[in-house]
Amino acid sequence: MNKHLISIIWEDEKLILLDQTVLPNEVKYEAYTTAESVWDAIRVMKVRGAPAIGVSAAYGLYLGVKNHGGTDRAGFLEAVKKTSAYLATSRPTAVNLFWALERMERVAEQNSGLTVVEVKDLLKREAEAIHAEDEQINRAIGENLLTLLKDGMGLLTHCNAGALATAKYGTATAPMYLAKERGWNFKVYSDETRPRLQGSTLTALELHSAGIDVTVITDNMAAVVMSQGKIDAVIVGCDRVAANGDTANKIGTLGVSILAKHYGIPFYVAAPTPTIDRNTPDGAGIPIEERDSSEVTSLYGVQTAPPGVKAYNPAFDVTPHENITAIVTEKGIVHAPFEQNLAELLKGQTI
Ligand SMILES: CSC[C@H]1O[C@H](OP(=O)(O)O)[C@H](O)[C@@H]1O
Repeated sequence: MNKHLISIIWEDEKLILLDQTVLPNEVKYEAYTTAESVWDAIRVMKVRGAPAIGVSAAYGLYLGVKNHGGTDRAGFLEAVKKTSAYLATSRPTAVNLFWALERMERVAEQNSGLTVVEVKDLLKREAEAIHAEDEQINRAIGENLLTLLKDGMGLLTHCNAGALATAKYGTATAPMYLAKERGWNFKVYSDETRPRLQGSTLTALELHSAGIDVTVITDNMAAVVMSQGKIDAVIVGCDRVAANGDTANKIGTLGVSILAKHYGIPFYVAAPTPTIDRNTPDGAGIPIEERDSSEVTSLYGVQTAPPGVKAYNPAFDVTPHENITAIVTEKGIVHAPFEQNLAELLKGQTI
């Protein structure tokens, strides 16, 4: 794990974020002290990745209410809910954003008998807990994924479900770091992942920095590397898993899943349980973010399509559960029938 590529740092009442829009060419950390600036960092993807978005939003909510004046409990709770609702508008697909905000709101609601000062402290501790738990969740996902992998494998991943998308380890990359620690010999093929190129700018950066054998491929090369027998398993992250196992992830994941199915290659989704949305029955209910068309028609400010031409830019797509071999969580490995087995896995879990 590369110590200098930590995505999120909480220090001296400041949220310090690694600006992921300038990687791999620049390592720049920025300090955030307001909900508005955290909202913007999420929106423009300075911080991105479902778990990292959730952790950042939790701190953003605390930062947004820590200076709330007065001792009126009802007024403070109103401010918490208002700030939460505001941060919830930053991006629509990653359910971790809403999960983290709801968890923070519950702390304020369930402790409304305490003083405003005491609830503010509880909110800070809850954000810190969400942050710390994410690390543990990811390591457990890595251990569970390792039981499905073998030394000497070729792995393909899409986008960045790495340490940079989380507090540490990543989800899809967690087994890669653990395998490296245990001396396994394996290769990773990282789809560059148009249009924002997270697979080359982020995944390749963090894996290469960790001494892992990673090869960047363009998205349209996934088929040929599979046809050449280079890939023994596909591991991707997720932004929202519906109750039936349909999974939203970075645009292009659906295509990779279809290719994997065609070539008989196992397709694993690394899924922290906070990314499983029991309130959404299937993939049709997952809101898919559409981003500005300029992300498709230009690259780093260079126009790559004729000016004025239209471009379609959904940031995610939905992989049907039929294309998924297993959904690997920190609580265990879930196989089909996903609806029944996910419900069993999460039985008794309140949030
Ligand atoms: C650990 S899951 C990260 C997940 O989020 C990414 O999307 P974005 O970079 O737009 O936040 C991608 O879908 C990853 O799989």
